[in-house]
Amino acid sequence: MNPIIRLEDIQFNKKDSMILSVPNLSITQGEILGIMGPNGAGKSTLVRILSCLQAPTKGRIYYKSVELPSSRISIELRRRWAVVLQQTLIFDTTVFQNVAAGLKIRKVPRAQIKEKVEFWLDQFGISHLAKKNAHHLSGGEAQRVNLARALILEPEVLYLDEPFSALDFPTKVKLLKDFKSIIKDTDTTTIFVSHDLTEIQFMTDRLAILMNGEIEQIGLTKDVVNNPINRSAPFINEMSLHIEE
Ligand SMILES: Nc1ncnc2c1ncn2[C@@H]1O[C@H](COP(=O)(O)OP(=O)(O)OP(=O)(O)O)[C@@H](O)[C@H]1O
Repeated sequence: MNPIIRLEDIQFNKKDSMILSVPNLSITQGEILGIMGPNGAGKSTLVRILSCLQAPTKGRIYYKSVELPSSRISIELRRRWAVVLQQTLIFDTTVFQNVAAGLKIRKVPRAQIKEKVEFWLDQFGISHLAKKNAHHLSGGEAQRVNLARALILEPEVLYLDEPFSALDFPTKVKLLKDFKSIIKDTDTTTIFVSHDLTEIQFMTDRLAILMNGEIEQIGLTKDVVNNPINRSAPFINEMSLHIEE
């Protein structure tokens, strides 16, 4: 099967230092790929390059076998993916209007917006909050709004950069379960950056360990976690220790 996204000879340098070097990375339609690594390893840079928020210094990105231009990605193409970050970007209006925002920009008819917003509020268990001002939500509720707002756009690819890290454990567990079943049901290709091994093991099909700007190891999540190699071994062991403590 052709990958939905493929990186070839990607490098990102700043001044004379190499921030990221990825000779090859393919992501398959519908998979959830986890990215883990120490602080400063280049995870966010990789996500920014994959989602075309950052142009690489060199290299090529293919989306469904078509090479993306190095600058000026069309709006139509950008609209095929969505990015969710740790900080929730909530507008000072109701939950309903927050979730509807992207559809309004796309000039979707009102009746359809209503139907879709109601569906996604229900999916994320926040229908009862529809009329509430989104600035008055808890962190977990706000992150549900953020995710509903991304998924309502039916993105082909979803980029998540530590979206759950600010949530307490019970809130996180409930949201992870709901969220995983939604992205599997919708077959949304997902790239998921996290520092949390529990999140990664629960959510992802494959895992890439990024160290000093390079992919040290990539494979099925359970294989990477159970058999870390070279420089990823001390990192994974340290992350596992945190869980057992
Ligand atoms: N535009 C830039 N200019 C200069 N340095 C940069 C730039 N973008 C990233 N860096 C540097 O590249 C390295 C990787 O940054 P990045 O944010 O991708 O790491 P990360 O793995 O996401 O880290 P963290 O886990 O702390 O969020 C860091 O040392 C950062 O300071």
